[in-house]
Amino acid sequence: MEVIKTRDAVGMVIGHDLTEIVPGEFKGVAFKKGHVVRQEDVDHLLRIGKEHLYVMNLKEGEVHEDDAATLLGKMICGPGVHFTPPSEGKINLVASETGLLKINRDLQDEVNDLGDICLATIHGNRSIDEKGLIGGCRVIPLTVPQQKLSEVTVILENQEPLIQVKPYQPKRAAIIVTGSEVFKGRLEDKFGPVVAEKLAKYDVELIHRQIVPDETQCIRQAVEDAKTAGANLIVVTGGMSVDPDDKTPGAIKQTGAEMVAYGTPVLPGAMLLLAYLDGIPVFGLPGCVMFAHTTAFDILLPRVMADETITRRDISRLGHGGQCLKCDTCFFPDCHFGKC
Ligand SMILES: Nc1nc2c(c(=O)[nH]1)N[C@H]1C(S)=C(S)[C@@H](COP(=O)(O)OP(=O)(O)OC[C@H]3O[C@@H](n4cnc5c(N)ncnc54)[C@H](O)[C@@H]3O)O[C@H]1N2
Ligand code: MOO
Repeated sequence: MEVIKTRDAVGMVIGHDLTEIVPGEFKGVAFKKGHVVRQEDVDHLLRIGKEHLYVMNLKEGEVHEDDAATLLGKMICGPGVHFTPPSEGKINLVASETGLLKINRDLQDEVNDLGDICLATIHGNRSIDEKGLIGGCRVIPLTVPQQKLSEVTVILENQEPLIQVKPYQPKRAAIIVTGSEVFKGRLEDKFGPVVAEKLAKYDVELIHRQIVPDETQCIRQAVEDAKTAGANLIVVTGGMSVDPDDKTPGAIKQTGAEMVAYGTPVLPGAMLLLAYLDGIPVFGLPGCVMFAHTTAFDILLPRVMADETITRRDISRLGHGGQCLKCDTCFFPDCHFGKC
């Protein structure tokens, strides 16, 4: 790029987008990169404070910011993610479909460690809607050496995509409500409907629904029946704490399910259980899921719906960001809760 006085730039090619801001009225591109300056543009350019301009004169091995952003977008975006055409040197990273947003934090850090590259995103491991903004990417200077982009290629080579959106999978679900007070009709079931409503946000067919008393054998049998009926997601509610009538964790264990966690470092949701019964995820949901707006269940459900296998470490990592602030208006997942 070469710096030239605006009055002398007529006929030359502007090297980058020029922004104009009129307070309260307009912020946008007044002159696009590549525009050939005309005599009648000179006053306008001076009015937006441009007495000098960068005009295009790229050296060998240098990449213009727009082209660099486009090349970075191609390298960063995995399945389910696309990027917008560069504007003022920046691309937006956007979800192409609804699903679970995955961002490889280590790779993102490595790319940002290179310097001269800005790759800013929201947090991963959350649900994102189609067309949702994931982040933005640009190079900091007007041009970067091609070498810088080659270094990104090396970092991302043979790796999982840096950013991807995993689609949710259709599921056949079972809801098993425990509680002798509900089974015996002393109390109307308020838990089942809460769970059904949360599942209804996904492509879920409810194939098995049952209310059982606080008896280990009954709960265990219900879980096994749900599996036999073809459920590939089983949710058991209530009976998760430490009272003598709380039988759910023991009953789920007795089915032979592999325990991932009974107890999570998340509030609310400390007493949630997650296990796999022959690969089928089984949740044990504590009472808080019935009355709190957002809990550990809302954090883990999108990952289960995208068929991720949750490990003990995945659960442990939820501790950092695991305290819900119970805001008057809940903006989850657009908050720190459940992000790491
Ligand atoms: N000593 C301790 N007590 C509790 C602890 C603890 O660590 N130590 N943890 C608390 C936390 S945290 C939670 S969460 C709850 C967990 O409760 P449970 O999952 O055991 O829930 P229940 O005892 O079954 O029921 C609690 C409450 O909700 C009513 N309920 C339950 N199911 C239904 C339903 N389907 N429809 C309507 N109402 C329902 C139930 O009657 C109880 O009133 O434990 C804390 N305690
Ligand atoms: O499992 Mo309980 O939140 O911590 O409400």
